[in-house]
Amino acid sequence: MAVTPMMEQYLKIKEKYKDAILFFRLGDFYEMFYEDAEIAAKELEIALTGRDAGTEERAPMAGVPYHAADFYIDKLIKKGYKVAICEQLEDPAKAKGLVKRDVVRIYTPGTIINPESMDEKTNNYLVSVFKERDNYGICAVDVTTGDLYATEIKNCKDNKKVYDEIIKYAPSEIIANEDFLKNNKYIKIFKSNNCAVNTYEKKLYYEEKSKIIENQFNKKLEELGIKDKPYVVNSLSTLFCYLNELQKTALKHINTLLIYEDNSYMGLDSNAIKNLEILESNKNKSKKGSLLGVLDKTVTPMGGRLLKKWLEEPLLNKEHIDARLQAVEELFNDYKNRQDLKQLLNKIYDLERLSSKIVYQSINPKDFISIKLSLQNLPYIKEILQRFSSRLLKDIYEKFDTLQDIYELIDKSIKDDPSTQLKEGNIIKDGYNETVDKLRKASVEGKNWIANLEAEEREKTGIKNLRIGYNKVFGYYIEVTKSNIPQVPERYIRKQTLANAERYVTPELKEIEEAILGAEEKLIELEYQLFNEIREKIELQIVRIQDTAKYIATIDVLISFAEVAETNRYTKPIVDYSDRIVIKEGRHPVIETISDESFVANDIDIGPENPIMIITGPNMAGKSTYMRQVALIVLMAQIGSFVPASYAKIGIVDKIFTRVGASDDIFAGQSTFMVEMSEVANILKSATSKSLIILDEVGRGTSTYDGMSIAHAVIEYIHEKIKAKTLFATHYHELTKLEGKMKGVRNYNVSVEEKEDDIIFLRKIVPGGADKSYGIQVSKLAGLPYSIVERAKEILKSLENDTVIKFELENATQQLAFTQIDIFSTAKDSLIEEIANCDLDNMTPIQALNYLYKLKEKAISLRSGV
Ligand SMILES: Nc1ncnc2c1ncn2[C@@H]1O[C@H](COP(=O)(O)OP(=O)(O)OP(=O)(O)O)[C@@H](O)[C@H]1O
Repeated sequence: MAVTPMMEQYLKIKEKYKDAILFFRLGDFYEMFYEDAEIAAKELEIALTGRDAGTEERAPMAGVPYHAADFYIDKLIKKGYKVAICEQLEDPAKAKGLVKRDVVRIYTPGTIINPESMDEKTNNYLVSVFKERDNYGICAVDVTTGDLYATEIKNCKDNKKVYDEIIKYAPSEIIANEDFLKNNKYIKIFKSNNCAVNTYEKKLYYEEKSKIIENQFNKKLEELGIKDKPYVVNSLSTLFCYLNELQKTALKHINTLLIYEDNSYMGLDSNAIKNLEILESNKNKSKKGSLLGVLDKTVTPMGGRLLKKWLEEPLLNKEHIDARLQAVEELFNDYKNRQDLKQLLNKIYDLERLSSKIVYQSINPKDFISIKLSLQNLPYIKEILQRFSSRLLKDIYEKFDTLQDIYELIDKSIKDDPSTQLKEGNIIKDGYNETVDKLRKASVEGKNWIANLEAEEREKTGIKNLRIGYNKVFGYYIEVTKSNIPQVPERYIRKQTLANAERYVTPELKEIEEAILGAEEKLIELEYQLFNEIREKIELQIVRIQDTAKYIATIDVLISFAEVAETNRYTKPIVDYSDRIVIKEGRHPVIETISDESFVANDIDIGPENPIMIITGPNMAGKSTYMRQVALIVLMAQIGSFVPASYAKIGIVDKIFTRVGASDDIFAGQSTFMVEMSEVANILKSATSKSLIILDEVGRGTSTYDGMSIAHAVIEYIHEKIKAKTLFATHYHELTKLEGKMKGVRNYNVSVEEKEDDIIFLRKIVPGGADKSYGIQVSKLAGLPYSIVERAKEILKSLENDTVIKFELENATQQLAFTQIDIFSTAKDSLIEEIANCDLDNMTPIQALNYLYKLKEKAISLRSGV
């Protein structure tokens, strides 16, 4: 096959962008070379149009229509591919020879900027990591909103800490230096979370790197607060190099760098975020059933994204927390103004993403109308804000820029219902530009002339059904049906013969046509040019729009807190630095909204003299719920939300740690027990006396005595060395003996009532250890066959004097019951049958005990599908 000049051009460009799928613009189509097209077709499970496939010239290509391209590009990026967009750089009509083409932009998962394809309340972060020895610079940017954060972690031997810092952003793409990627077991987890991870390094001098950053912000490193942060400088300059390489344009909307330290916010690692179900429920991985789901009543996408950020970054400073709480209180008490504000916010579009579209030049005239409709509400918002007196709302009022100059510019220049396409005209309002008005008039008048001419020609020729039409090939023509041809005058020039008619032109018609089409062409060109001028004018004001968007987001979240507080009967917490947590009638914010039974509120009072609570009680009693609710109430207070309690005084907590249940076995080859122990080790290493630790059944993953000893030692260590506030739920009743031995340890249990053979969960936390674990009763509830329950009771009785065996037996029965719940649901018939047919009656207590253990093991292996 002959290689045409265009193919040659294609191959040259493709050579430069080998790792990307190249979308090569050819008129109204984007063409893909067959290898790319095959990948695309496979990934998207579609047959590409295969336009012109088979003709010699374009045989190896397949194309997608220009207007549908976004759809394909989005899908490919989300699958982790890079897509390079190659445009025609000159007008094909005016080009001499082959049209100049080049790649104008590259999309990757972290740089996707088509906001329509994204969840509006979710950010899309690209993270850049730089590692040198044990030091890390991490920065994260969302190019769709311009948000940029950076931090430095020094002398860190623990990859988990770096992982936690990055995963917080749920990035869609990570770029990092070789050093970071080498032997890093967490990369696998990032990848499994649909995140593209790639090496990207720039060998530049430090001065050059500094310059890149200074140029971007137009500020010195000192002013940016990163003069003494070399690792941030490294990761940030790499990030900008990467973005410039991809976007090939300055990213003017990335204006603010938010630097934070290890101790800027409450420490919440990935385990805590997951175990406390802060952003999504563990059951169905959705927002519903999570704290975010309960608190999110925001009405703007910007508010939704900010709320998420606040949840991940609870505050540590009393003054800042109080500022939010007071604002929420004021909004809570002022229903009328809150509702009015909310109604106005409801009309505001995603100003952050629209701003990015301005910078990326992907904004269309309709988007400007969205901006205008948003800005139109700002003066009213400001007016309502004036009525509030809390510090934060007052501060927002004072700084709130209503952007009326931008509103006016759009209002006078852009039509209210413009076309979405830039090259179709119908953008600029009448009266904005004299030439536009004139051209428009000429084009309208031209159409009148045509109508007049038609009437005139009918009259002159006497052909009643003569008509003037238009098509793209011949332009305007006069059409006469076959029967009237004899009446056609000589001056008509025949252009086309149809089955029933002939088409003609006249010099006069051609003259009018030129005037109309010339005006239309000029008009479209001028409207396009004016549109770009308006865009450029607004682009200069992007920082102001972004600032206003941030205030709107803040107001939205505060209103959301006030509304949820009202609906769910929350109270304003008191925060201080007392190190004490006192909660009266606290509730679990999520379970109270989804549970069928009415929620039983519980108290807590822990502080420096009594920091450790050992909580016992049967399975299903409510231990985990109680511990989580304490952590969630503390977290809610520190993000500035009211809390589900009748009273709460929260001594500000620096970090929350959780070790709950069997966590996901994230690394193949690590047992549940290994994961559990490494998590505990990490907690003991990082917690301070200001931390809150939630430990749920630590030690459960190994044999009873080992587990109990580990649990005992852990409590001892926290008590003596860390002195952190700790809630420790356990089935090891032996641990309750620690209360007398260690000053700061108190026993509590979740009370139950025994009624003959059954137990009733009272869900109330009361002082003292549980006297027994009611494993047998719970197993009955769970559906363990009657004969086993009865026999277990007998064995228990005969073992009454042997406390160790009694304890073991309880434990085994109980754990079996626990697994049983899942087994039934997964209908493992064989095991159920075995349980039903087992003959415990003829076993000695020890045999029975062993048998129960074996059953448990089998059940567990069935449950985990081993
Ligand atoms: N205070 C409460 N009021 C009402 N219902 C509650 C309360 N606490 C817990 N529950 C209900 O009981 C269920 C079990 O609670 P939870 O998981 O906390 O028990 P647990 O004691 O930790 O059990 P296990 O030891 O088996 O893990 C919860 O899912 C919830 O529906």
